[in-house]
Amino acid sequence: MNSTQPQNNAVPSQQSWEFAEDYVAMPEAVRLARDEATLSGLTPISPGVVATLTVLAATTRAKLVVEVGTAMGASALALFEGMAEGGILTSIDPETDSQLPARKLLTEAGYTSSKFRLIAGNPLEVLPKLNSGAYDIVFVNGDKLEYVEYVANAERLLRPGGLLVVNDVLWHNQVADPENEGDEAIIIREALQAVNESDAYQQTLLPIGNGLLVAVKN
Ligand SMILES: C[S@@+](CC[C@H](N)C(=O)[O-])C[C@H]1O[C@@H](n2cnc3c(N)ncnc32)[C@H](O)[C@@H]1O
Repeated sequence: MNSTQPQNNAVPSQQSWEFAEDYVAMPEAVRLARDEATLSGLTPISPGVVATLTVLAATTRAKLVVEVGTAMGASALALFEGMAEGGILTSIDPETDSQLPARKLLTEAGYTSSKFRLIAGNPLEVLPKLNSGAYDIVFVNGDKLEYVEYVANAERLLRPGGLLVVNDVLWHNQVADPENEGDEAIIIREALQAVNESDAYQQTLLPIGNGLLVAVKN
């Protein structure tokens, strides 16, 4: 026998992490939206987050989804891949410049305008106007400095059994580093703490992409 005994506490190597990120083939429409976002200087969701959003939407048979941070529509398309027939996605972003290409890419991918609402506005003004207890998923991927407020809004919007999904919660390794006092790291820690201390959720923090918090509302 020349096999080495795996250690239970071994952390994934960079190679394993990249293998997991790229494990699921990405739909062509999502690839296009990611490429467009990158060309425009925006950071789209990672391939691993694409696959995870699709699985989460399918698991909850999501019909009503709200997201903060449209960019070119990569996450919207990933969510649609898993959402139930007839599902409707509301996506909020203050930047109209990216919502126009996002609309085009969603339409080209076969989603008619009746299936999505792209709201060009400040999420902190739009979120309070959405219906309470109506949403299967709230996906947060907007301005990191507003994460605490997005998370606070999400608890009201989600139905029991609905999912709060927050992207970038490890923010370039800054959040886990107690020495890091950057604004984003501090605010993201506050948002994580609010969910952690709330009785409203069961949660997990997945180390995919830049970190993905998934919390199911009780
Ligand atoms: C990381 S990108 C979103 C990526 C997108 N979900 C995707 O999959 O490609 C962040 C988005 O937040 C938007 N944003 C910028 N400032 C914002 C603000 N003050 N409030 C909310 N969103 C903002 C940007 O326009 C951008 O589209």
